[in-house]
Amino acid sequence: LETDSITPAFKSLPDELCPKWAREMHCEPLFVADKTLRFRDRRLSPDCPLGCQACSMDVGDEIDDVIQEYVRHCVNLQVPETEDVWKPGDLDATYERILREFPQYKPTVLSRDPWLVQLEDFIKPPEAMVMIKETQLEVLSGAAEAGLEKANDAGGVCHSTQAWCNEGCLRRPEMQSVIQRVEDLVNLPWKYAEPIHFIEYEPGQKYGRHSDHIPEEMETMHGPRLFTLLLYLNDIEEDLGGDTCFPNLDVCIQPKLGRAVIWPNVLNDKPWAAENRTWHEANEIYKGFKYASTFWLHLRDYEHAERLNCIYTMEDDIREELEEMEAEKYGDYDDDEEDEEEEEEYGDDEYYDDDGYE
Ligand SMILES: O=C(O)CCC(=O)C(=O)O
Ligand SMILES: [Fe+2]
Repeated sequence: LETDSITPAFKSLPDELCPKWAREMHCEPLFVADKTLRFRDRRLSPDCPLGCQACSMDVGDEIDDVIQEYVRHCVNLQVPETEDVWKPGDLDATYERILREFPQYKPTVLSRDPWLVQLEDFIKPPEAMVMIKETQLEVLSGAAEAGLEKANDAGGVCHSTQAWCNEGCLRRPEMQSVIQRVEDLVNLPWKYAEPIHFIEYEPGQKYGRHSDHIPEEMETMHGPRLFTLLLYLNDIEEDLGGDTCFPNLDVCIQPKLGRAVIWPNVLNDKPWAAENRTWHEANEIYKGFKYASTFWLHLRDYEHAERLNCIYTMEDDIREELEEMEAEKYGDYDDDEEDEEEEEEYGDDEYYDDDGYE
């Protein structure tokens, strides 16, 4: 497989959207679709060349072609990076290993089937401070996302502010130490990780009941999130709320600086299928702020998928926008000259009819 063979699909994005993306999204996002042909959005690094150059290439303007290309290149690939890192049984082995090899974190088994393990002193106060600061910086810079008002696909209503550890954040030595510790804990290299997620809850905020397993991700190159490692970055007194509860397991956990909880989002026998018993919610915090961070590692190489821009991404509204553009282009011919030019260049249907796609 040649990586280069991936890029043309993305070079065929309509140029018209480029300035808008660049303006609104800092030239970070890129069009990709999952197997179910839905577009999703995700923040890419600010200097992601593919993300920005993709639209400057004028190869074609058929959305379907872009999708077809994507499916061909991203979904049906068979390379080592797209192999499952967990085979059946590896989930249990991971948790057994955590209990066996990390007594320094004083692991407590809150549940064994499914696993729910609590660790203490997993991060140090200076590391937590850096993570809180990075969260606040993201909030101040406007890069953070205010809580969703509506329930997401997985059920939860998140009334909180969500941020991601950006490149500067990742370079902090404290973050590097934390990352190293996570790799050791779960015995997986960082390439399986999606960007580190930060959450800030202010008084009155909570996160409704939900699962961290996103069903659509099963079809993507990087696959679903194997587990969630939730880190609490500050102490919260018990009567002030903010605890994380697992209704099916009848367990709640109080935030405490350095405390971590790890639970599976997939099944031991089928490490791609949803573990529905670990649905959880974060109760409202009544006073002060709650800071937490979640680490999600995936079934297949996330960095590889990211490099090839085969990430499950793009909001449906961007897709809608594209469709509207298509409608404008082929529906009413306001911009006659441009359209005709393009028709001459690409509109020869016979070419496709006679020869198929290849
Ligand atoms: O803040 C919490 O306690 C839970 C956060 C959470 O469930 C998530 O980020 O998915
Ligand atoms: Fe969650």
